[in-house]
Amino acid sequence: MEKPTDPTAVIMNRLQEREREQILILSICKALSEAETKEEFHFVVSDLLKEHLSFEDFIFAFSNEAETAYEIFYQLTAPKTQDNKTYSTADGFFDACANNADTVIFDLKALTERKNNIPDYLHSINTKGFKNGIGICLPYSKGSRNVLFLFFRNTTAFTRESNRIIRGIATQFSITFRNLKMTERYESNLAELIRLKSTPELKKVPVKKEEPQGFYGIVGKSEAMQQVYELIQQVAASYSTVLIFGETGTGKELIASAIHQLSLVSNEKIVRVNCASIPENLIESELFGHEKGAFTGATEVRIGKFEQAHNGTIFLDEIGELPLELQGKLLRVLQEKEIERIGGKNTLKVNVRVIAATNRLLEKEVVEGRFRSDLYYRLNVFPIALPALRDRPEDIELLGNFFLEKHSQKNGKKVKGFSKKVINSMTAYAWPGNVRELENMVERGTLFAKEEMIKEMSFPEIFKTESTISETDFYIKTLQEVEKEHILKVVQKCGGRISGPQGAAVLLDLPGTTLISKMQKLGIKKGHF
Ligand SMILES: Nc1ncnc2c1ncn2[C@@H]1O[C@H](COP(=O)(O)OP(=O)(O)OP(=O)(O)O)[C@@H](O)[C@H]1O
Repeated sequence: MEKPTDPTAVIMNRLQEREREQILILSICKALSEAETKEEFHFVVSDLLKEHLSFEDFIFAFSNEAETAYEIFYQLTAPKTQDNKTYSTADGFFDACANNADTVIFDLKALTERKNNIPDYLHSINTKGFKNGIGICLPYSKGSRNVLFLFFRNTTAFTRESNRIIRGIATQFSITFRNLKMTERYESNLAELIRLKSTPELKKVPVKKEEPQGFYGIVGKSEAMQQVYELIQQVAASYSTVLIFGETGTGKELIASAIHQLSLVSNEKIVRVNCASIPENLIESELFGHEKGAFTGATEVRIGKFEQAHNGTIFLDEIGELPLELQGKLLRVLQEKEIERIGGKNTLKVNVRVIAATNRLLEKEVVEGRFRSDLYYRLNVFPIALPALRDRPEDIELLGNFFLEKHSQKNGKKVKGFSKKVINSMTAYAWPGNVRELENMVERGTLFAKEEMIKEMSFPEIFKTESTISETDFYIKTLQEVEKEHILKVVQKCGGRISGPQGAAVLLDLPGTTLISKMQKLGIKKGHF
């Protein structure tokens, strides 16, 4: 096209050219700002930039400010190369450009002939026949020195207009480079996190040696307890549902807590629900929550225990007491990992590890129709049976001393041990209330102790094993004591239940409320049975 000679037309022509340039610069900046991956960056360079700047190769190099080496972040003719190779910043090439505010133009052929220590990538570019190049130092970006190199087949390809365009987009280059580096770092951290979480050896939790305070607060060195610790360690790091069986007071809650502490969600919550202590009509709302106005009295939204335990652990204690109707709902939650608040229209996803515990024989409950077999199988994925205290007599003295120290400290006493006679009686006693009963007895003994040793401890006669009831142990009991022992025995027989069809009150032919007040009068507490 013929160039205008009229001065006004020349100026108008230049202004239009500049306007076109500005539009191009803006569109390149926009494309660069939208590049979220190296592939997208590659498309901006190979399509948009190459078309307007006519280069044959394009290199983006960077070095951290304090470092004496630089790396190539991107090269048009080798976009996939990411070998983290470094080059000296003092190679007479990078530094020449990085320390110059102007665009540096160089003759590649002459450069490769003159210097033999120039970086290898320049040699390979030279062999492709690209004659000359330019280097531009980009604006500083958070401690990173960035240099852009463009290589051309002939010397006339890089024009003043090209230079203006490159200068116009230079800042955006540095910003895009920083964003891409941050994304790379984020993705590599994420990949490392996923790898750590899914590597079986790393999932394995180191075996914790027994310390004075026991295994995560559980005291006991017997073979039976060692097996329990082993099971805890095996299952803790998985997401498996655990079902803990054991008589009352054997420490089921402690086991659940140890599993949670050793799990991958130990920094999340463990939410405990005692299925026996919540009135039947409130259990559903307790577990799954309710919406405002869902039923009379529902004046506020209630977040259920499952929602509270999201991403953590839920401990369903005394699961055997869960009413049949709710067993079906619980099963659905376990299968679908979704809950619905009462009165709610939406289902909510919950990611919860379930640990359940019971002192009932669930198989028997299933046979007798009180527990759904499908729920039983769903819960019984990894059963842990806790031994009764009488079945691990070697732990009794250890536990006794542990509680003695605990309660002596708590009550400001200086009791240091038990007499041999008390140890013998403790070891021989049947402990129907297991560790809880032992703890209560020791606490009482500590409170009443007048010397440094506990020399006397009276055990309910009814639970003494035959061999230990010697002639000398016999003494006349008061009627109150007999009544207390009898009630304890019946309550124990009923698995701790007072009211209801299987409760002790029915067997004793008493109204539940009368039995409860009698027990209070006689000083019978939950810990005794
Ligand atoms: N091995 C143990 N080491 C230390 N303390 C224990 C041990 N076992 C139980 N205890 C203590 O005994 C008490 C009863 O334990 P826990 O509540 O865990 O028993 P449980 O089996 O869940 O009883 P329940 O079936 O009646 O709910 C708690 O105070 C607990 O800390």
